[in-house]
Amino acid sequence: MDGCPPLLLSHLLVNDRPFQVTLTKSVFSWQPLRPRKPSSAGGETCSVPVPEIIAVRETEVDVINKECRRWQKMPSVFNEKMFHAFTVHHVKRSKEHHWLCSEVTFRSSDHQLCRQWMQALEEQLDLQAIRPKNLIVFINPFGGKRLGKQIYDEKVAPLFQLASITAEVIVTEYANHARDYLFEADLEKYDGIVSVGGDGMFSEVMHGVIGRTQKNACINQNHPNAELVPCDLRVGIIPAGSTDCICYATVGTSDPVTSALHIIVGDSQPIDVSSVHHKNMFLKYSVSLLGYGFYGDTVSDSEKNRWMGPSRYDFSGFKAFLTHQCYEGVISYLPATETLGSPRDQRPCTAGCRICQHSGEQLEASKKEREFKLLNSGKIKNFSGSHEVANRLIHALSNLVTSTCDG
Ligand SMILES: Nc1ncnc2c1ncn2[C@@H]1O[C@H](COP(=O)(O)OP(=O)(O)OP(=O)(O)O)[C@@H](O)[C@H]1O
Repeated sequence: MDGCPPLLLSHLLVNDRPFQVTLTKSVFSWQPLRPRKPSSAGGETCSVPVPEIIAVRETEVDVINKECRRWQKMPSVFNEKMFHAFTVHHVKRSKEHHWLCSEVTFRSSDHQLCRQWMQALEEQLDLQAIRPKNLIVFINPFGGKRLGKQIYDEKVAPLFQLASITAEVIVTEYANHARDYLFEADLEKYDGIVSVGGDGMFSEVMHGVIGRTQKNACINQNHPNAELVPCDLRVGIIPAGSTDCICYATVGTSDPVTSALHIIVGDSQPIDVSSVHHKNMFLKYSVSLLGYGFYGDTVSDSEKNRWMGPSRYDFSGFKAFLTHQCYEGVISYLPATETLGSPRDQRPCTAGCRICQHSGEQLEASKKEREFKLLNSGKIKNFSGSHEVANRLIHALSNLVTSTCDG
């Protein structure tokens, strides 16, 4: 138990066994009234943090079948003819950062009790203010193994539907379609943007959303020292590309279902964005890496061999390796003065850097600031904050992912 007083506590059936089911503000749990073995009581208790409940639905019970097959086995307290049921869909954490959508059905002969439970759970879900309700989804049909549309339709759309998320889907027709769309569209009605594709597709969406925000704020992106305006919209990534490095770095795995569930529960992971300028001309924003030399040659050559799919990187990398070319360069960088970083894995780096030393305080402060903004705005923007650090222009080549801690 989490120490909070129960909002609701009842005896309900799960798979024809009586369970004590409890809902508090933070945890939903169920434990058998009569454990199979007395020693297994704790092991049979299941609990789900309320923020990880995806949906609750009324469920039809096949009374006749149940009556024929199970009547004898039912405890006397549940010996009623009519049963009512509801199903709770929730996140189930699996190995290696994978998330699955699991479900459990609760039954009772008391219809009113079932309704009370559904209402209490729905009320708690309504309080999850950071969850998105309206999304715009861009699918690159040519990313990776060209499965973007299929991945979205089969693995992601059903979960969004279950979580009552409305999604406007755009299958891109040409490169930079998503970026151009984001420059013109009315983005006010969306709580977030979803990119279905790889790192290139994410980059396209990121350029669209950052560029649009600067355009609205009349910020000149060509100026290397311009202070960028943070974007309100967050970007979700459904991995359907060749490398999916940003998805991997932010979610911990490249699995469409895991990503969809993170989007549904309103998770966020801020990432640093660097911009690259050449002679007072803005060139690109970069999140994971920017290639020069061997990697630059590999990536630019691999673009010519896109028809090969993901193996184009191996082919072009091997070609670049065989050229034995030497590359020269000077990297200069400005250390950040503010330590706005938030490693969330609870594992401080061994270098003893400022970010790791102060990450707990910063996380707390930025969480409070965000909650304050949400409350004050009067409307909840579910995907805000992903680019809160985009206003730091770093005038150099760098490889910056927030979860690293070199600042
Ligand atoms: N309809 C389209 N036709 C052609 N190109 C597109 C289309 N939609 C998007 N693109 C471009 O395709 C490029 C590559 O897409 P994406 O990143 O999804 O796949 P990938 O290159 O296979 O994966 P990764 O970037 O992870 O290696 C992006 O730069 C994007 O701008």
